[in-house]
Amino acid sequence: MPADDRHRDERSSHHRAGAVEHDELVARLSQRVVHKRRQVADAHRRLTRLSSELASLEKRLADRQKLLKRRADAAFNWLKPCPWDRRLKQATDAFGISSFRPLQPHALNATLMARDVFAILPTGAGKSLIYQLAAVVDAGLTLVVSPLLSLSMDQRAALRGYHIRAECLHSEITKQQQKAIYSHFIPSDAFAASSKHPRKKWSREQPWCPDDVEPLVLFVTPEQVARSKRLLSRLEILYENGHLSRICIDEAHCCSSWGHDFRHDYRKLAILRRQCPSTPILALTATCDPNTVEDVCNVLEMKHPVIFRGSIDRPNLFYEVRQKADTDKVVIQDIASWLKTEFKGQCGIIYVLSRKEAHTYATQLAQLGTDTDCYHSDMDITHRNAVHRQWSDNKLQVVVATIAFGLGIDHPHVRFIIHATIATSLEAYYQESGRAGRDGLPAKCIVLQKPKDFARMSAFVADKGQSRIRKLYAMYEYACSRGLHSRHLCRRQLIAKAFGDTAPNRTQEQLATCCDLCAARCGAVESSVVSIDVSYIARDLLSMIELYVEQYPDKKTTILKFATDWGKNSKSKAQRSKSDRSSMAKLVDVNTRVEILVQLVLSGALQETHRHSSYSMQAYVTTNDVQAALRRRSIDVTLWKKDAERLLAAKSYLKTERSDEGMEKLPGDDKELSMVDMLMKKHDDSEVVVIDDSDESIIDGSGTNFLEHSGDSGNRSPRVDCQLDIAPNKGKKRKRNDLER
Ligand SMILES: Nc1ncnc2c1ncn2[C@@H]1O[C@H](COP(=O)(O)OP(=O)(O)OP(=O)(O)O)[C@@H](O)[C@H]1O
Repeated sequence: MPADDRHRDERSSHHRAGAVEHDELVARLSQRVVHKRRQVADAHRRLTRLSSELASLEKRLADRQKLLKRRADAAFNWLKPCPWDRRLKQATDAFGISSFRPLQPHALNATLMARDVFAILPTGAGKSLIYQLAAVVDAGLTLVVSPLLSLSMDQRAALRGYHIRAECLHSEITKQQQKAIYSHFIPSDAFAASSKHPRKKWSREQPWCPDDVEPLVLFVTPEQVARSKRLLSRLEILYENGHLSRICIDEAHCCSSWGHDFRHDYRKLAILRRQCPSTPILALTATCDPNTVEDVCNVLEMKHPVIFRGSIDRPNLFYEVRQKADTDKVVIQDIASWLKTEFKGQCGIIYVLSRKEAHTYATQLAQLGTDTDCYHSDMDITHRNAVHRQWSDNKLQVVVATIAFGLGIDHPHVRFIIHATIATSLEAYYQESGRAGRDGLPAKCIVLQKPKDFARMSAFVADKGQSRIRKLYAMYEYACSRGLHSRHLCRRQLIAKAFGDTAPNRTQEQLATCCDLCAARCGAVESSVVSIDVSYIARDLLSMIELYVEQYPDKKTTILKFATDWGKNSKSKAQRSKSDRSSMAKLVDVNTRVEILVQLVLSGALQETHRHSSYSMQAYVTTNDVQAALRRRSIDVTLWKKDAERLLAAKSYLKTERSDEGMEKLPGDDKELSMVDMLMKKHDDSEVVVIDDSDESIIDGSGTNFLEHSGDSGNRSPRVDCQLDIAPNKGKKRKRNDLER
């Protein structure tokens, strides 16, 4: 072999050996990489698991610590002697307060101890007095964030009456006025620079501010806090120098989107806590359920707040629901006649849903000879203030208003509040009706209810989320007295339940002044509603809707359309004569049908869906748990007594008209349907359960919470096949044969 070839061979075998070695090395390295990757992935998985375990442990620890702190707060004696007692006594004397109302001194001492405090006290309980007295005891500046200018102005006037300097900083004052407020209340240097008083905690022997610093109260709107850098920087200077005594957040429920009065700028108030971390926060509201309380505390970044929850019960208020006429004209006539008789010479508020309604109602009521004016947010501020002032001075009997006339209305002698349309939630209703009877004397809170308002209200709140729909349903259950068969159904209890509270038990005599349902139960008045079994109509309506949804899954129909079209063009396949249903339809008015459908929505047999049409939100109805409803032995709904009587008369009429031979037995016919029996229908209340889940860490005076639920009887009864009575679009009429099964 030539030398060249040998060299080449040697080189190539050397090369091959090198390549094999290289390959082995690469393979080994790849293996190690795979191994390491696996190890990293494992470690990563472990780390993720451990992190989530750590997070859950941390949350449990925080929850536990929170609970322990709240328990300690609950056990703490808030009324023990405190260093500021003498000063407080001087202040109460100056204010002319002879005794405190429930939980006022507790909240007052807690905030003076520099604790964050959340006081949830009923409407008219005197929440403002807590910060007013605290402002006098602590001196320096008390900042009050209040949602309404009119409310702030009233409070300012009250404080000035006690010779306390108070101001409202808002966008409608002149530059000069603003300058004066800044230089006196929140100066950039002045007394701030001269102060050598660091903040002291609750064990302090002296007030935070030196004695020569006068108490000042500054009212601001949440919008101002969110937008004014100048305000924040000045507050920071005051804080640094120990002159910012307290931050009060009035109507604190506005912080939470779960509350009924959410305001975006309230969510930005945490900036105050971040800029002034050790200034105590005092949050005040009348309406907050336990979830909303937690949300508000988080939004405001309150540190281990002491929560004082008073019983929300207002014993002097009588809650009542009256039937609302079908047209506005008759509703207005009804109200006018009440104003001239039942409420003659008494001061009150009529709440309506829209600005247009406020105007119409007020004008027509005035034409009918009543002393009425309107109040809504479209009116200019001067006109609004004039109406408010006239009413407060008893120069005007009634204000017809939208909810713009609500927060902060503090007229002591309001004798009645009429809601011409149901409120959007029980919380909102409590707040609005709470304007009545603030002098402690009896007052009436009346809701006018008609079933057609339900869909309107549902479309109205749908934009604000599902939780608002649930709250509206609770309000409607209140208004339609659903669950009337329960011995415990009481409007006061339903309101208390919305706040996770219970209303105190009442003696037999007190029942007459509790609510219309309790008054009827104890025989003081005649009941205006009855709970009756409407299965023979409800099953028919449900089957019709079920069939409709099956045949037109993409079409949307409203409750009103189903109610109106029920019985039209009826042709029976299930041996039900056509005339049978149409006769029934003639005898059962549309309002009653709507009421039955609405209560089927509330019971879960049907459900609402909401869609935007070209102009507004629309509420449609579709099936949900129809089969469960069809299986029930009876389908009970609460109806106005007159409607129930008409319904039963219709049924008796049909029974006598029908020959028994060859006729299908209507479901529910096996029961005796004598009118008296139906109207006096007695139900046991075994489904009412009492669950004691009271949170002992919240300081309150009320007892246990209770939940009420009703169960399905589970009794099977056959589904009623029926003919589809309606077509989705009247314009494009489908062939009836297409619709028949
Ligand atoms: N301890 C008290 N003794 C006598 N009057 C009081 C006492 N506390 C408060 N008041 C008066 O009760 C009225 C209602 O008080 P306030 O406006 O503070 O109620 P509120 O709890 O803020 O109600 P709302 O939540 O409805 O605004 C006021 O006129 C106030 O002066």
